[in-house]
Amino acid sequence: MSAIAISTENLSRSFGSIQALENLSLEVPRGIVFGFLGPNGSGKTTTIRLLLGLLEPTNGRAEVLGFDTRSQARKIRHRTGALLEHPGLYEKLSAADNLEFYGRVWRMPTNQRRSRIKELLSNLGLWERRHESVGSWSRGMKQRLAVARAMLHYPPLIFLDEPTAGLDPIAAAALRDELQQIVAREGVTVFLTTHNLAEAEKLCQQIGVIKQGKLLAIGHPDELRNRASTPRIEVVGSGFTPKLQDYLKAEPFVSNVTVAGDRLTITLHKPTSAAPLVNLLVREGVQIEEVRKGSATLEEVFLTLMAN
Ligand SMILES: Nc1ncnc2c1ncn2[C@@H]1O[C@H](COP(=O)(O)OP(=O)(O)OP(=O)(O)O)[C@@H](O)[C@H]1O
Repeated sequence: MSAIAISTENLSRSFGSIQALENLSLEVPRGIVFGFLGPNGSGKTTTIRLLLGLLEPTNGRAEVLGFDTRSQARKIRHRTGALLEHPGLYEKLSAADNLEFYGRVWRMPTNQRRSRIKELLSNLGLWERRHESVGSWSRGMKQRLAVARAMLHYPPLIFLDEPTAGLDPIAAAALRDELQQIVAREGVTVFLTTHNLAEAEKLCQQIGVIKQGKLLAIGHPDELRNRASTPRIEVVGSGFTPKLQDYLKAEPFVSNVTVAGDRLTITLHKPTSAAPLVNLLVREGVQIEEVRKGSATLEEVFLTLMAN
């Protein structure tokens, strides 16, 4: 079994004059949560549809679990689960009956089907409410059930297209927690699209950033932060006078200095030990509560990539 779940080579798709995806080349290793991060209309859903063989590429190729998306789409769809724009649930049926139905579609043996339904509904906090019809449920509960549906037949790879879109922050955070646990427990590979940075940061071991159909950057969230950002030192305390700020700005290794409330941020040209700076601040009469070395947030990285 290959260690690569998804590989694409110059995968491209246009719709008339719109280039929805342009020369996407990437490899997603098995067992990770890969986040495809980009603003509205950047080509995320198009990529999932290409990977599932629901759309033909206009150029390039892709393999999913070792199968070619053009010629072996049925094999891919059998071995993967997907949560796309619509949750694919029958509103009049109960949660248990929805999964029962899909379990039969997947031709799961009765015992396996029953135990899997119980396992997933319990892990997603829905077991107690399994007899309620889904039509009366909140969007958050429906999304959790849709995740169960996508994972029902033990697929080694699942696609989640903006799983928390439209949920309130509490329901979104709960779904993220549950996804994180269930994915870790089952060791499943996940290809997740989102425009939510917190989501990408929490769930993903690798992130690809896409804009207007082009992949701009790829890597672990820490790697992206370090690659795209200048190092900085943050100091919490008091006594950050304008004179001190001017003094710091004159240092050759300092590129910028900002103060917000009790927080002084010193942006550096290159990584530097914090000790000489701390000595300098103490000499200048700063009361220091806390010193932190840091890099940009993923949000700053994202905004920088989007601005270029
Ligand atoms: N079937 C289609 N026909 C014509 N244009 C399409 C079609 N599907 C997608 N597009 C266009 O391709 C581009 C990429 O769309 P896509 O849905 O992949 O973006 P997305 O990143 O998933 O966006 P969102 O976050 O809003 O879901 C957009 O400009 C969209 O209008």
